[in-house]
Amino acid sequence: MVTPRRFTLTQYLIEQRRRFPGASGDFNALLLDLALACKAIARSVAFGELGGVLGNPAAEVSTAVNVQGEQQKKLDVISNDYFTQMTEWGGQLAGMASEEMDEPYQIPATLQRGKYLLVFDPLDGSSNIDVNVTVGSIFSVLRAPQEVIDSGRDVVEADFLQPGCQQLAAGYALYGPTTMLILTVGNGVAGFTLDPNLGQFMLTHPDIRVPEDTQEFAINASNARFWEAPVKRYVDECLAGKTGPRGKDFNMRWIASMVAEAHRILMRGGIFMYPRDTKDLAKPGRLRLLYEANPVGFIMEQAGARVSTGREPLLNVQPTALHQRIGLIFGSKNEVERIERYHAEPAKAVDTHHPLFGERSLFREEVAL
Ligand SMILES: O=P(O)(O)OC[C@H]1O[C@](O)(COP(=O)(O)O)[C@@H](O)[C@@H]1O
Ligand SMILES: [Mg+2]
Ligand SMILES: [Mg+2]
Repeated sequence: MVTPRRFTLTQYLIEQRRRFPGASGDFNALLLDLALACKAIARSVAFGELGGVLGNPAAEVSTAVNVQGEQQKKLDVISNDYFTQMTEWGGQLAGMASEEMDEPYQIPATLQRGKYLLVFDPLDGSSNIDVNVTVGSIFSVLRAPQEVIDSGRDVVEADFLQPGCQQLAAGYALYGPTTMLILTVGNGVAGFTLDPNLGQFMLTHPDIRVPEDTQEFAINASNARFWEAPVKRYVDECLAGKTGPRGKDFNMRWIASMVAEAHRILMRGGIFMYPRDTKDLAKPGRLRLLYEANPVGFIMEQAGARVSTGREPLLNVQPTALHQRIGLIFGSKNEVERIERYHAEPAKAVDTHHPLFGERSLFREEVAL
């Protein structure tokens, strides 16, 4: 019996590169360095740095607070260091930006600078670390402006402010029961599983497609009182199940690791919402556009899913700041389109007699919309 051929990540990238006969190999080299960073982070997440980080809540918190005002976990900082250290030396990058760094990261002048920009969330869902729930890393590769490439100058915030449709590659690693790497280079989505014996990401999910329909949604329901009317309406209808306007029951999930929710949706469909809300008017959403929403959005679209702010396709949004937040809705196409339709329709008064919004309701509606 012949064992079926299994491709490594390297072999997959060589195959993809055949589409671009003039390619220098820089792009693939960068993606392999990123994969190496993810392997190193997987090890740190699994075992704890020097065995001392996990299972010891005091050790998990660093003293620093990031630009988002969030307390950094030690593993946030360690993961950020892996990303910068594994990718800065190869000569492919003009600069980087990360959730954990206030300003763009400069490739040291002693090293060669290249033509790509890297943006990343080194550890997504890090509030889950101390309870041993799946976390991940998210990254996006953009082309640096030509003038940056030609001059080799330091990068500035404006260089990174490119809409998601201009991404060249996006991926995430998932540190779950197995470590996986999900990648798009603009030609569909492929999933790789880390073989711990070989230390290699092996191609296990060659062409991931998200089903167009679903009966599963994910949203943080504790924010219900801050949601806008179209989102309230959608969730209301899902919860009403068979007896409601949708005529079918829905299931709900919330992990609080966007990367883990994205993975579930890639594997079996579903819809994820962290919509714009009124919780904090200075923050028009929870998730960060450049290094959370856009890369996951690119992956989703390449897998046939739909990605939106509710009001417009997410990948068309012109960023205005490095750490900008955005309302994000993605997943099974027909459900996302439905929510977009709800946003486009004139505002409807919420039915306060509905069990969800009534006096003794699950989500009490206090503001007439
Ligand atoms: O606590 P909440 O509101 O459920 O937030 C969960 C969201 O926050 C995030 O964890 C933010 O990511 P970070 O851990 O990188 O800050 C998302 O992955 C997730 O969807
Ligand atoms: Mg995150
Ligand atoms: Mg993070």
